[in-house]
Amino acid sequence: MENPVVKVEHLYHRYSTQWAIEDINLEIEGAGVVGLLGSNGAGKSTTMNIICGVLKQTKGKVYINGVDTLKNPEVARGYIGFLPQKPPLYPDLTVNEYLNFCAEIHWMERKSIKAAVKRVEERCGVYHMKDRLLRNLSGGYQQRVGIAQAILHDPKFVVLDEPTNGLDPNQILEVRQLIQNIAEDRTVLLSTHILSEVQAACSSIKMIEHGHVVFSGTVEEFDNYIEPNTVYARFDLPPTIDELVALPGIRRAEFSDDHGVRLSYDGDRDTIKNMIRESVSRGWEMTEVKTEKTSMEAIFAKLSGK
Ligand SMILES: Nc1ncnc2c1ncn2[C@@H]1O[C@H](COP(=O)(O)OP(=O)(O)OP(=O)(O)O)[C@@H](O)[C@H]1O
Repeated sequence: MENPVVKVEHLYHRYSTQWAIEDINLEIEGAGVVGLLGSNGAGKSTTMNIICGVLKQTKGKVYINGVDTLKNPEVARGYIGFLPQKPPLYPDLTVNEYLNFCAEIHWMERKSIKAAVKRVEERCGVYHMKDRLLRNLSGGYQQRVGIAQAILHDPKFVVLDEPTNGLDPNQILEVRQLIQNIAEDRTVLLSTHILSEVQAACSSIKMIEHGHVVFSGTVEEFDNYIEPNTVYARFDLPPTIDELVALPGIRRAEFSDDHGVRLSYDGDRDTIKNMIRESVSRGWEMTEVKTEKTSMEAIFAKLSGK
């Protein structure tokens, strides 16, 4: 059986006296974008730095493609591309010079470098900028170059730390598209604390809070993690708020316009079925009822215990 791209087992890290992460267990397989979510100080960077071999764990194991990062760090690192939050760009180099320099740092074979640099420049849409100084590129193009250096040695696994941070809305869309593109044939772990980013770009989520994994699943599972317990209902002949809250299981009700009511209920589907029956028998003429999804922000707050 093929090894997972990343396997993290019982990972702990302590900075002086404080545990930053405790008993992190993760397994990531297949191509696509995995979002690593968590609020500030949750332990994302610590986990990513250990996975990428930049920081040595206090205890626990990390395997990249089955290779133990402590036993064979060079081999493991060869499978990883990393774009830290602050891209390590040298402003006085041109795009071409910089990528050639990165290829040497990756110990790429000399004869393969020219073609590899051209390949990533084209893939990341910076080929036409190849002779420009990095200092003269926009933030979006600098980030593209950062992504280009991360995939230069064609790694199976790429880690991007908050890659759209500080970009304008158009640049964000372009960089997201690029991330989706490079994730077609590799696994991308994207760290962010922006929930809309996860919705837009990721297929699955790992969430870390207080140094522990608190969620692991698909975006849809994350979205539905908390039972939606708000419904919106429209009536042609609406009842009063008192009539609605007198129904079993309805906790709160308020008009959002003349005919529409937002209701908070106990989460039991029978409560809604009963309200529909009451509407028919009392002639409220319900024309619409729909469950309102819990917002990602609410889920995030619930999972992070805030
Ligand atoms: N070098 C360090 N020395 C001491 N404590 C640290 C160090 N780096 C991080 N920490 C602490 O470890 C915990 C986890 O930090 P980490 O940077 O991994 O979180 P994060 O989720 O990446 O947060 P952010 O999004 O703010 O970067 C925090 O409590 C942080 O204060």
